Amino acid sequence: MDTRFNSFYSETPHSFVEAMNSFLAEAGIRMLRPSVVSDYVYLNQTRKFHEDAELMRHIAEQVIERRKASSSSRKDLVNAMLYEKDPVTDKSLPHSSVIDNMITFLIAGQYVSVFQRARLTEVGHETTSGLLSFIIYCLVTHPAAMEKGRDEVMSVLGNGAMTQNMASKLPYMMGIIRETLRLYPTAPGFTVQPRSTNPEDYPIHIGKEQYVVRQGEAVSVQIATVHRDPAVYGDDAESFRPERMLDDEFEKLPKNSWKPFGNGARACIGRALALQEAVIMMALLLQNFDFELADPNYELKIRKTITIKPVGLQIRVKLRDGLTPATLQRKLLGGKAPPSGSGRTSSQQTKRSDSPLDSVDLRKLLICYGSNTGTCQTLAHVLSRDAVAHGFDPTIMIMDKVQPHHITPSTPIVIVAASYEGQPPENASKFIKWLQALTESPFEGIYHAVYGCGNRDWAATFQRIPALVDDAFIRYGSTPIVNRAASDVADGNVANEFDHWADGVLWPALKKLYFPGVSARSFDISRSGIRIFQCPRTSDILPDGRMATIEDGQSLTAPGEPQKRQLTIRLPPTMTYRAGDHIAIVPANHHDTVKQVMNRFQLAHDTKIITTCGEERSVYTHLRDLVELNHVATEKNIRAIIETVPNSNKSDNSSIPKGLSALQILQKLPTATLPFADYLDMLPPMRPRRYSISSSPLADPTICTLTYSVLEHMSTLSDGTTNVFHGAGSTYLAGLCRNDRLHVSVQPSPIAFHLPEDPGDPIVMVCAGSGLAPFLGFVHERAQLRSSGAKLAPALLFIGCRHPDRDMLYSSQLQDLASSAGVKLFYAFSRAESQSKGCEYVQDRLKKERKLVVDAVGLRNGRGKMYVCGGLRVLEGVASVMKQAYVEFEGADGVGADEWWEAFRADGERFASEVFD
Ligand SMILES: Cc1cc2nc3c(=O)[nH]c(=O)nc-3n(C[C@H](O)[C@H](O)[C@H](O)COP(=O)(O)O)c2cc1C
Repeated sequence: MDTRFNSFYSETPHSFVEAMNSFLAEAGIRMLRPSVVSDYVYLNQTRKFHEDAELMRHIAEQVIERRKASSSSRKDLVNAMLYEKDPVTDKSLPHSSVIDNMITFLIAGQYVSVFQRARLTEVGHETTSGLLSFIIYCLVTHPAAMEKGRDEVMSVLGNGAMTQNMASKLPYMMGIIRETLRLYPTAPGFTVQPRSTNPEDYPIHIGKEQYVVRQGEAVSVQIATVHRDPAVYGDDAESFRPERMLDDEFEKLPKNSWKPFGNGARACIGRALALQEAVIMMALLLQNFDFELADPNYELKIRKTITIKPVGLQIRVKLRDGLTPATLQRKLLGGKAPPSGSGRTSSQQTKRSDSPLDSVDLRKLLICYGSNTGTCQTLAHVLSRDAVAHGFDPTIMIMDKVQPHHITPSTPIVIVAASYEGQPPENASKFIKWLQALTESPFEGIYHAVYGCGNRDWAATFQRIPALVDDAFIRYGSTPIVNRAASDVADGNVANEFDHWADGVLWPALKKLYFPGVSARSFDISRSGIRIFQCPRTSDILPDGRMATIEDGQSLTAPGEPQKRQLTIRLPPTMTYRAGDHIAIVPANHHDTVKQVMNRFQLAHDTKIITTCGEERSVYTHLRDLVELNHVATEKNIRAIIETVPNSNKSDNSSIPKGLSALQILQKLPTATLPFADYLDMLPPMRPRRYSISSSPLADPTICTLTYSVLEHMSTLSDGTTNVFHGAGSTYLAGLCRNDRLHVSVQPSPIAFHLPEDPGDPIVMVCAGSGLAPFLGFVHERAQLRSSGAKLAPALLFIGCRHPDRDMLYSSQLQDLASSAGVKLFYAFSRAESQSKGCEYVQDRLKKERKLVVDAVGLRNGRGKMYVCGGLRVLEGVASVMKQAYVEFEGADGVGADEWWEAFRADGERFASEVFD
């Protein structure tokens, strides 16, 4: 029509649109009043009604005049109305008809784009736009239908542009549209009147003689009611189910049961156009955008004038995987949207054929980790989650699963690994053996990077495994992408150090290597669209987990004390263990923590999410089972949260205490508006927890017990209120009752952390709190061995706790067991020192009894073995006592004692420790 109303670009609507809105509203109301009342009572409304009609007519006149003046020969509707002649009558349309039709088309054609404005946009405007609003409402509240629709769109369109014949290849999309029109017909009614002017034909009886229509009377048909007739649509007539509107089913519907476009000769002339418009629009929207309700608790309200539309419906819209406004624009214009100027050859490129990221060429990246307690695993997942945003398609693996054919020149490899007493983590031992046995150079042309996590307390073997991996890769031909990085976890800053390394060193180096000349923005991908972490299920988290049954759970401490508990588990058949081994379980976040998240983001209990794997899942289940809600927020996370606080100093995060989870920070910053999807991106996947077994299979091989501390403490919010922090693993175990099921797997502890092969070797065990667990298993085992006649060397067990009456685990029961096991017990009570020979901590008691200890263990030439289990301070205390004893009993100096201690510690035969904090 050569006329734009610019609804997209202006804040206030065009005067035509304003007139149309108020005209239609009044028209809807006038239908319900007798015309005399409108004309003689509602004078102001009537005057405005006519003024609005006049304004629309005037604008239509202007459009026509402009067209006539342009002498355009375009083949369009306006020219057809102006210049074409009826082939039968050879007459043109009278001017008044042209204007009337013009107004009709202008009204039908007006709709406000939902999607090109800001993130939050109120949707709704006249029939087609009203329909689009209802479709989107139906889809966001029925995610499975949305995904089905999207799958269909992606299979037909892929990432390409929409072409002419594609609309007919989207039957499910058509089903969605028909079903939406059934439930929410945007023109919700029409009126019919008998045509006969002969009074004898009246009254007419309709509806099985139920209703009488007299001459001059009209019948108003409420289409929404007709469309929800259970006699036609069944008991679920009120539900949104696009399947019932697929072509075959749709054809079978009784005549007149679906009439969203009106009736008879005057039915909507634009029906086909409207349906085609809706299919194309929805296909493009689903192809390129994700939608969610801005308010997950929104309840549909409908405003009814002459048409219906949703009221207050706000939709949050995000570009889908990998798209930026620029790439989307290029795509909509019919082109592909790759990063320009990458300079890569096609043979170097990899694409994800099944993903909308086709528009960005991704290069494969192998990320592998060796990890016992999850630190390196989490870091590897962080890398993997961020990879796509940097142009890489990540595969994540434990090191022992890596096969030689995975390491290829086309796939750079990043390794994140830990060391344990100088040895590899359990899931990396085969890989390390393979590396050590290499003789030729299989890594020619490979690019690799190594990130090591270690603890300087193991000074002699600090970073031994990461260093070994890096050396082997270089020796056998690989080129380091960057120098090996090494974090000392004792500094407590590993997550931030890793972020700095990844963002500041690794990704830039990879970019330089693989995408030289590509602007960083080419891969500036909204991370929330790539929720790789959403896929793992329990079976992925603990692949060898098997179903066990809880026999019993009980508290071991007095009320008010930090709780320690025992859990008795009946193992699945054929699952075996050794005293000293661990049990791994998959925890669940505490209900209160999940609730805190849902409250912070105002999510209702039954809110659903769709994972990138296409799985529909309750948000509650996702938060409880699959992500680490207590994960300590990194500096990067904190910055992202602060960014969303209005009027905040974006670069200042000094007011946020260290060590808080993203949830705790969000609770302290109530005005932060972090989107829920971005919050999810901050959470690493749930990882298994390991607990020391506190029983011996010699007592009963089908049963094992865990003795553990329940991690719970208070945290204070910005408004001064407090809430309780719940450790995921221990509070999950504490909630288990008899006959509950859980998946478990036995994780062997390092060889050194078992009883000596020779029962004649003396042992000394030192622990604090629930560090008693593995030693309890040893005491049980010794008791069994002894009762079956074995000769056992002496054993000393040093135990630190608070008070004999409050947290002395197993107290008299342990005394009895220890005496039948030939184990001497020594306690240190930090809150009742007088009852432990004045010793406050377990290392103090060790010092007091050092003569006995030295006799049992032997120093320079002994064959006794020492075990420590507890916090780092216990280990440090033991080291100090033993070095002093060495000086005292061996006549050495400090340096000699240090050297002896390092050698003693590194000797897998004489010393073993399990340290947790
Ligand atoms: C019993 C034990 C032995 C350890 N031995 C070493 C070691 O020899 N060298 C080292 O650098 N770090 C050592 N560490 C520190 C771990 O490598 C470090 O905590 C690492 O972050 C663990 O990673 P993970 O959680 O992924 O298993 C040891 C830690 C423990 C608990």
